[in-house]
Amino acid sequence: MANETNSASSTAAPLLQVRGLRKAFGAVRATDGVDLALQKGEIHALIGPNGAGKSTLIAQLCGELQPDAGSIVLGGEDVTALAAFARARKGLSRSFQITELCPDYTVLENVVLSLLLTTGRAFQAWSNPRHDPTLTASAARWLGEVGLDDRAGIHVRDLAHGEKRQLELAVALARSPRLLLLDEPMAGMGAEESARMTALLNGLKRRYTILLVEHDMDAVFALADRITVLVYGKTIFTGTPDEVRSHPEVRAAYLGEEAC
Ligand SMILES: Nc1ncnc2c1ncn2[C@@H]1O[C@H](COP(=O)(O)OP(=O)(O)OP(=O)(O)O)[C@@H](O)[C@H]1O
Repeated sequence: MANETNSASSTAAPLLQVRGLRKAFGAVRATDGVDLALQKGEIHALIGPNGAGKSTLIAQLCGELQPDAGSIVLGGEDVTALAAFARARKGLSRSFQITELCPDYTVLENVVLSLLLTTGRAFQAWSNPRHDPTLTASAARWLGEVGLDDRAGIHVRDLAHGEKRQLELAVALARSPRLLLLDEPMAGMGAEESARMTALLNGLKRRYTILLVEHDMDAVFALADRITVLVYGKTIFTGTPDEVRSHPEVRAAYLGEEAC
């Protein structure tokens, strides 16, 4: 299948430019020459069937996996050889790994911890973060952004699944990311929780640049400015939701008639 890019894509220098990214696991080419460009302020969804290479691509973008070949350029700087923590410092923030949350700390404390780690002050100040009014006020603002202001004092272990995901978003936002990698934010959610997360992400539109990997097609088509379709490790099409919906190869490869 041909690799295409629609004519609607901006001519401005992209915030993220991925070229020819490859990663093989033995004989499996998980990413097989992936090209991807994200414009500042867009929500760009990455979709594809199970095993298409989405998680492998995200892992390469955030530095958890070193690619076999290809390049990753963020804001004009080649970050391909940088370790994950160095990329995070440059504003590449991955979210939706529930393991990152501290279950025995409160909701507010988890965001305070994220702020401390971002500023490099963790070891000086973490002993009693409640007493730092600047940090707690800032953390409270991030909780407001994700609709968790009334849960600030609750321990994370007592949150519902959807609330944990909202908190993960607050933790990621507190790092002031230039590019937010959202890995299946709706995973494990019911319809109501998904709708709430979709509304939250919609509220971030234009203020953040987001790469969204998600199987929930209602959410993808509601949120994305552009969508890239990955099949067998290759990007087969990038376009607007309408263009993706009507693209015959995409329909055949992934969406199926019910999504179109
Ligand atoms: N660590 C690994 N070792 C061996 N094979 C792997 C490894 N990680 C991924 N793969 C293989 O690479 C291919 C791409 O997997 P990947 O998890 O990136 O796909 P995906 O699009 O994220 O799938 P899903 O939607 O099911 O999460 C699959 O064939 C998978 O089995």
